[in-house]
Amino acid sequence: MASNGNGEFSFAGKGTARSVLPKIQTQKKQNGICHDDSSAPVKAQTIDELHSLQKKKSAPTTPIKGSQQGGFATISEEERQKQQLQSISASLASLTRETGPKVVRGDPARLTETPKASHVSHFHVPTISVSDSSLKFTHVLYNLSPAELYEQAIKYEKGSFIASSGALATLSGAKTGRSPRDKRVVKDESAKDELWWGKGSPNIEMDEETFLVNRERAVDYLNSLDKVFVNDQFLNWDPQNRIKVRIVSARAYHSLFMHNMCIRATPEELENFGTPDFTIYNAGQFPCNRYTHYMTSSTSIDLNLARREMVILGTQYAGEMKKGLFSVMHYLMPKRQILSLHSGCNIGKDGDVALFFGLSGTGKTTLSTDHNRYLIGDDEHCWGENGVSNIEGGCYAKCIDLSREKEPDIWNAIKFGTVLENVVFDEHTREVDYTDKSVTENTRASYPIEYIPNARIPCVGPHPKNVILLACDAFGVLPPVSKLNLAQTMYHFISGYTALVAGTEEGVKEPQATFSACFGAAFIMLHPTKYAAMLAEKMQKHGATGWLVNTGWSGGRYGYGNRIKLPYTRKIIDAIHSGSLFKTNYKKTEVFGLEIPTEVEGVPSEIMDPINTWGDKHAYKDTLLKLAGLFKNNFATFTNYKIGEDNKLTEEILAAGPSF
Ligand SMILES: Nc1ncnc2c1ncn2[C@@H]1O[C@H](COP(=O)(O)OP(=O)(O)OP(=O)(O)O)[C@@H](O)[C@H]1O
Ligand SMILES: O=C([O-])CC(=O)C(=O)O
Ligand SMILES: [Ca+2]
Ligand SMILES: [Mn+2]
Repeated sequence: MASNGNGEFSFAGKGTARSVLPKIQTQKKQNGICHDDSSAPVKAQTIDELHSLQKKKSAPTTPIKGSQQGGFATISEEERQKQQLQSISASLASLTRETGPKVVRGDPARLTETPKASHVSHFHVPTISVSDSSLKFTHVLYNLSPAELYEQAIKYEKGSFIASSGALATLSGAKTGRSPRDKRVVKDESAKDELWWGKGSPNIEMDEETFLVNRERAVDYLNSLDKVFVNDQFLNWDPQNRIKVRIVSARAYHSLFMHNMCIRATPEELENFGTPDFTIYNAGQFPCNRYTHYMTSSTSIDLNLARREMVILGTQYAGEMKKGLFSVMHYLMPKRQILSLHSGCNIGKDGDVALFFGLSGTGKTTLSTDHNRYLIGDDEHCWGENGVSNIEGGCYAKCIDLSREKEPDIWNAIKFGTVLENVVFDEHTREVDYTDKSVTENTRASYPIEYIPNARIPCVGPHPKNVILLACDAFGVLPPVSKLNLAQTMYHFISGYTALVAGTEEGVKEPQATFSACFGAAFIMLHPTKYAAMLAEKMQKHGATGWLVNTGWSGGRYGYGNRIKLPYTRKIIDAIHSGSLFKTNYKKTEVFGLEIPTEVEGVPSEIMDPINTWGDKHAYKDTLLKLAGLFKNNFATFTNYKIGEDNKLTEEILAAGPSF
């Protein structure tokens, strides 16, 4: 062993005598002074000072403009921050005390930012302090970056880990899916007439007073915390119909989820954000009080359109915020003659837009994320005068059984910044096992849309050419693809059918048919026929073609057949996009009267008509009739409604259902 002159040691050839150990000399001496290394010393006298150097303040990206007076008046950075804190304080105001809480920016864990009443710029109208809460500060973590939110989550939220991909793995708590039966909507004078109430409606009423009770509960809970997260963001990529939303939450997980799912504001846009159009109070860790009127469980998701507010109590499932805002859009947009849709959307190289409707788990995200096309969005869209626009800034993909081979773009989107909900991973390698359902089957990944390499930004497009209705038919009797006329498209849109299997683990069970009007009854605010009429009018005007695609079973129902292979479904979708399905031959099925192509490139022809894939033809016919009966029963509720201006379309739609 010998020094190589750089203070390192190396073994010199074999023959080196090792009897006398060389004197260890780690440093090269210069002028008799020993140096640690050759770089310049740090510019800090103490370790605290060194740490304070680590983080530098971001430079303002634009000169500060006056926002309130509409132009030339310039306000100082300090003044702007004060206005922002005033706005947040007002958002968090108790309804029984006139003022909002004392709010201060920054992490309470950071000693340097501990407020001292004398010098901290906080907003507080001086009143006589009558409660402990008016003496304390609420720290506001305002629009933190993903990196900062990671740190908050990992430090303070049990169940938060960095997966090997770099994604943030989190647990959503006891609720791993939405709770539609706990949704409440304030039925005031205008909501009474405007909204859809009663049988089949997702809008379960509550009164204004009860809303305020729950709001107070949520706000008091949030104000009692050391810190809250505030996200100020946008919905809708159509600049003329953009909505400003504020999300106040208690968990970094919630803040990062919404950071990913809503449209992220630029620093310039944030400077002029002003008052939000809609505010969510997410106090999900705290239950509602079951003694409160209208409460049937300890979970409550309450929407008040007049106050432009939503309160969440008793569920930490982040999807409630996403879909709560979607409900709001289902109210606001139709008022502006814009149709809101539970659909995915993509656009081809030639500018052809396709919409993908379907209930949860039918393939909106999987099939709209297509390496050969540009992704406009995976779940929520608007169709207006100028075409389509995504409502969101991110995607929310199902992860169960996710594979790199079948869904490469989604797989690759799971990286730093992505929230991974309720997945199971190796405790040492942090490698996620996507097949593991131990926590839930509804494992999810939430990522910003730009994580998909061919995302179309801004997320807008021209009028759709194809409208694809997805159904995962676990009965195995719907054809893999059928071409629909307008009346059939409307019939299936209003029906909103899918069939999944309840409790997959406990062996073979009867498929459960679900009918959800407009493929999203849980989110619509007006009667389904309002949306249906708008869709019919738009499809007619822009010449869009409807398709029904079964992403479910083939060769027998669940337990006998198999789910149609994803590569086949992709080939079918390719053929719709390319226009080749317009040129092929069709035949009509019995009972449902569906036009099915006799061949599709890359798909075995015998599977195009489901009867061919069933061994037992009698069982096929029985199952087909059973499903047709379920459709008929479901549609009975809609037979008394008129769709559009004249009654002609209504009659055609009624006639477009199964006949047997
Ligand atoms: N033939 C198929 N077509 C589409 N998806 C399939 C097919 N076979 C299996 N799958 C799986 O079905 C699931 C479809 O889920 P996806 O996330 O696309 O649902 P979604 O319609 O976006 O629902 P949500 O509204 O709840 O987000 C994926 O896990 C996908 O891998
Ligand atoms: O909202 C959710 O939790 C997931 C989703 O997209 C849906 O159910 O349509
Ligand atoms: Ca989805
Ligand atoms: Mn959805």
